[in-house]
Amino acid sequence: MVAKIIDGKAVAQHVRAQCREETAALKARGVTPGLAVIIVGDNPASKVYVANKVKACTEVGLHSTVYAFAADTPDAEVEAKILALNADPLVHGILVQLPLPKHFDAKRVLAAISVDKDVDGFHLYNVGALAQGETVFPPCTPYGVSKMLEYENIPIEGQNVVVVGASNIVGKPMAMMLMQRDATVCICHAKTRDLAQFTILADILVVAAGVPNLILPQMVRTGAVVIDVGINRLPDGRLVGDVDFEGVRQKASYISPVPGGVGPMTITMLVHNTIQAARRQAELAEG
Ligand SMILES: Nc1nc2c(c(=O)[nH]1)N[C@@H](CN(C=O)c1ccc(C(=O)N[C@@H](CCC(=O)O)C(=O)O)cc1)CN2
Ligand SMILES: [Mg+2]
Repeated sequence: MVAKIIDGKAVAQHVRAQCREETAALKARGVTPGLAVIIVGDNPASKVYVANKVKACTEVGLHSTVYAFAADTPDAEVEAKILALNADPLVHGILVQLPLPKHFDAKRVLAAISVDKDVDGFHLYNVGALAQGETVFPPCTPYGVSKMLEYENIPIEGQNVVVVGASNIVGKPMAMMLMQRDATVCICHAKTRDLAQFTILADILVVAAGVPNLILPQMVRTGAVVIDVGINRLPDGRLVGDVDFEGVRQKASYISPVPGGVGPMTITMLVHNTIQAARRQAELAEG
């Protein structure tokens, strides 16, 4: 069996076309969805992601503004900017690019974002809402994964799902979203003892551990769906995921590549969430 490659760029284009239509409809009602992006410090990868977020907003017709702070900015200054953006009616979504420099209390900074504008879905309220199945803004990367599965008509109900990696940004919300869809979910870590005994049971394997070549063909059930969320820069400059792509491709039924898999979906779902935030806020204002 050779897997079908899930083309994240194609799925992203499909979702972005819907986003363009929704944005046009909102603009016709006098509302231009607006995103505010906060970036602190000089992390080169973060700068690229922020630039790509702005580009995606422009392409779809959203308004966006970036607020860049030096790495040694006091937490209180960043929080004060967030409070001002919370009160700005032209801003419907706010995000703080992660990771923040080490001295920041990231949880506290994220908690300053209004839950109605928390388009990354990282505020504790929205994390709790997700745990209760009442998600308003699903976190962008796992939301992107679920859109990719939907696009390929891959069933979730009753499936064995193994998520490798339990980060707040990907692994934990991914597990909660798929559990909500009646999958049987197991969460593992890169350090799980005999990881293969768990991964081999997966109908759907989602890997977000940040370890190149963590998942080898012998760890994957024939016909499994394999979603690679890892982003690792090798010493030779190549970007790879967590999965031995060429090897696992010979066994899986579907596989997502890196680059060009989940990554493009992350930014697309951010645009989608910002449009939903604008629509909700417009509906509230219209009464
Ligand atoms: N506030 C947030 N911070 C971070 C998030 C997030 O969702 N919100 N996720 C990641 C970074 N990220 C977006 O912010 C992100 C990562 C990767 C990609 C992407 O398109 N990857 C491409 C490859 C890009 C490259 O060449 O480096 C791909 O996989 O094809 C988009 C967004 C952590 N921080
Ligand atoms: Mg991501």
